[in-house]
Amino acid sequence: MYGVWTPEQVGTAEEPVLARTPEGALMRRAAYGAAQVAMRMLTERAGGVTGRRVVVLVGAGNNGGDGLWAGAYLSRRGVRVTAVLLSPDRAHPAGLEALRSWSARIVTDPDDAVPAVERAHLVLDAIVGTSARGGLRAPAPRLVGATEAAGVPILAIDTPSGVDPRTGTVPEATDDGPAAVTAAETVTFGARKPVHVLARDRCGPVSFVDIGLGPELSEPPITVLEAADVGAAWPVPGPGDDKYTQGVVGVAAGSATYPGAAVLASGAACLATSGMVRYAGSAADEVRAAWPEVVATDHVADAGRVQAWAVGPGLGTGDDGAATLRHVLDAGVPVLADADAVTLLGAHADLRTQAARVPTLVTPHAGEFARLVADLDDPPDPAPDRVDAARRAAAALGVTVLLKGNATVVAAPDGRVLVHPAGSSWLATAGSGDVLSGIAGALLAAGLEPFRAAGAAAFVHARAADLGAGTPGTPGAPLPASHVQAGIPDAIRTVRAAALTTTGAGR
Ligand SMILES: NC(=O)C1=CN([C@@H]2O[C@H](COP(=O)(O)OP(=O)(O)OC[C@H]3O[C@@H](n4cnc5c(N)ncnc54)[C@H](O)[C@@H]3O)[C@@H](O)[C@H]2O)[C@@H](O)CC1
Ligand SMILES: Nc1ncnc2c1ncn2[C@@H]1O[C@H](COP(=O)(O)OP(=O)(O)O)[C@@H](O)[C@H]1O
Ligand SMILES: [K+]
Repeated sequence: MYGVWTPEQVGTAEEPVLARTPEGALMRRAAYGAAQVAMRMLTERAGGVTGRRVVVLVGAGNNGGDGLWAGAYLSRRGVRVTAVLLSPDRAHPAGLEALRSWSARIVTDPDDAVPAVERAHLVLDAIVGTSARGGLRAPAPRLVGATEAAGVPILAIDTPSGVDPRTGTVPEATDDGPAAVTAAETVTFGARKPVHVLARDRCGPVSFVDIGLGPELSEPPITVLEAADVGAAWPVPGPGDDKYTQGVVGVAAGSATYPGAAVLASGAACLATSGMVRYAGSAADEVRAAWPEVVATDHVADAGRVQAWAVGPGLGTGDDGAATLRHVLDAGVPVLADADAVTLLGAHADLRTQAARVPTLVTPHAGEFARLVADLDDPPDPAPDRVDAARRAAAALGVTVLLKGNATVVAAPDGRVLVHPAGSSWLATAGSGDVLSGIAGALLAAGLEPFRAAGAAAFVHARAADLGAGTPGTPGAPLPASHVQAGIPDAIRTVRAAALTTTGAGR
């Protein structure tokens, strides 16, 4: 598990460290770490370091200072560095002096900068860091556009410039060029910031450089689970267990129109935990045919006892669906509400009141989220800030909210937030949400609290897609939701293996 801190919190943590270290020491530590990453990238991508060409795009603040110092360290190692000063009057004085002492080339005219970035082996984005507001400003869009058009990789210093460091929001491109950097890699300092987990596609792999802020950092507002955390939490049977003691999950899903949702959710539940899966609904025949181990009935009232319900996929939003949801919310056990159950909660205040009385996990995609919160005063909007929107919805509704997307955001009613940044986008396929429902429902039945169940389910779901799409490190190929489902056992094996081989300490 690791934490993510806001730029304001990082700034607060920096103050005492800045006060007790020599002037500029923190920046030099950061820049030295950035130069190490740059040299590794040059070695991997350009076959070496000495004589390779690096352009540093230098903005007005300390982020630009990091870039100038990194350029100085690279010059010292024989790299041919060109610094492009985007705000020549405000370039960090000490960084500029350091770079000048190595006779690096310094450019201020964008017309001279374009050919330089086009010929570079690597471009360092030191345009703006944690103080960024809004998209890139001229002339940066032109230079970033020329870099991308030439296929030159960009290493983002601290954050990919133009992307909101707090929310990961990316402004629209303009006629001048991209409004934000898309980095091949990012190197960050002191603490990871929200952008690193909310806009993974803009950051690329993120390297972390420790500059000694650790003891000064407060409780992180966002945490990210790692494989070992998920593996350690995954329920497995012990010698004293039988099929009932591990928690029986009930799946209430599917309809005449959507029997597949029931099959995907029930099968995922079978694969996620040991024990027993019950199914109740009109797709009982289809579920039995695909998963003979499921105990299936036509109605929730006949389903028998369960320790949690997963309700909603393919259920329908009419009276029958509402009656099913009402029944499972009345059972007094934890409930996972997905898909049509989310829409029903948005439409019926009495169901929302019921949901708040039991441990409930609601798993909307963006459209369902809008319906879920439509009746609230001042409905939260994920468009500017997905973490804030999920947190506010969870608090207002008294349920745990898992907001789907490339970065899955999980918010508990008490304010805790987890983010799971997906390693790929293969999950953007019909029915994959039904698979997530089955996994999360099974974990609730096994006794995980909704917040943990949601985080662990999102992790294994995304891992199952990545493994099913192909060998890690190779390009991969699309996979349907039934193959995501089939990848659940391998995904669980990898997280359990990670738990056995790491203590998880210090992360
Ligand atoms: N305080 C320190 O000693 C340390 C700071 N560090 C670096 O300092 C950075 C933060 O530095 P600053 O607070 O000086 O601010 P930045 O360097 O992030 O931004 C500087 C200025 O750029 C302008 N700006 C804002 N949005 C912009 C946009 N979209 N396009 C172009 N310009 C824009 C603003 O005038 C802003 O004040 C971190 O991201 C990190 O890279 C690191 O060196 C670690 C140590
Ligand atoms: N671009 C993406 N990258 C990674 N994961 C994604 C992406 N788009 C969707 N997902 C994930 O795929 C699943 C889709 O769920 P959902 O929208 O409910 O689909 P369905 O209703 O077809 O089952 C969610 O877990 C979501 O987080
Ligand atoms: K940057």
